[in-house]
Amino acid sequence: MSSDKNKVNPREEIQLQIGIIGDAQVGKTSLMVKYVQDIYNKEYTQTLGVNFLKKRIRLRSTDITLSLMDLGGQREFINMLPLATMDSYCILLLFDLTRPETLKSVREWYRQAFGLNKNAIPILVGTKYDLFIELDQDYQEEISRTCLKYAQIMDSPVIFSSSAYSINIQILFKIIIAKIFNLRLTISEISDIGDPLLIYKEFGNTHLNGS
Ligand SMILES: Nc1nc2c(ncn2[C@@H]2O[C@H](COP(=O)(O)OP(=O)(O)OP(=O)(O)O)[C@@H](O)[C@H]2O)c(=O)[nH]1
Repeated sequence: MSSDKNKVNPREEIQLQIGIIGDAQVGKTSLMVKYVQDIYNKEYTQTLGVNFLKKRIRLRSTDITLSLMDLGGQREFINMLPLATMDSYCILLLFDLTRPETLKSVREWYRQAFGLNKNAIPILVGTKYDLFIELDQDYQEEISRTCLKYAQIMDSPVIFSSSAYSINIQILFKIIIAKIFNLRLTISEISDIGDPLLIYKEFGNTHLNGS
């Protein structure tokens, strides 16, 4: 007879789905592949429908499997939006920092996605920060201010990232986990215009999954 000492404690296992949406070529697949496989590819391959990748992480005594669902940004795939969002705990709304029209589109992506799933935590992610910092200061200021406005309206953290240069990729997923499990993070925020914005403390705290 085995003693209690020898008993193996079953680890708790959790599956969490995260949806990644936004216009075509904003860098959704690149972000997902960079995070999961630490690979960045300069070549563009259009996502047809939905791509998905899994990543296992450990949080204290819990094994978490993140299922990342990346929806092709062409409008023809909009019928697959429920697959990418309905069971998601967090929905990443991506736009390309160098194409303001992709930020404008976030409003419509938000409306449609959160019409399907009100409980998810939204996170606004500006991509291609490496190209954005080459653009003029006035443009950077305008985009940053517009993002903060959207963040307030959507109650969403804002993060500027670059998959090409690994900027704010790991941190983004730390913030996602912290928001889902309502954990405190000590990572400093970045709010100066021209820097890769990282504003998460005051936003994304009131959604049901995060409570
Ligand atoms: N400079 C730069 N280019 C990037 C970055 N992230 C993605 N790209 C490029 O942008 C293009 C589009 O990237 P994807 O990740 O395929 O974009 P997507 O949003 O998945 O596109 P769809 O499949 O059309 O929805 C590719 O050529 C990428 O290499 C980045 O951080 N910096």
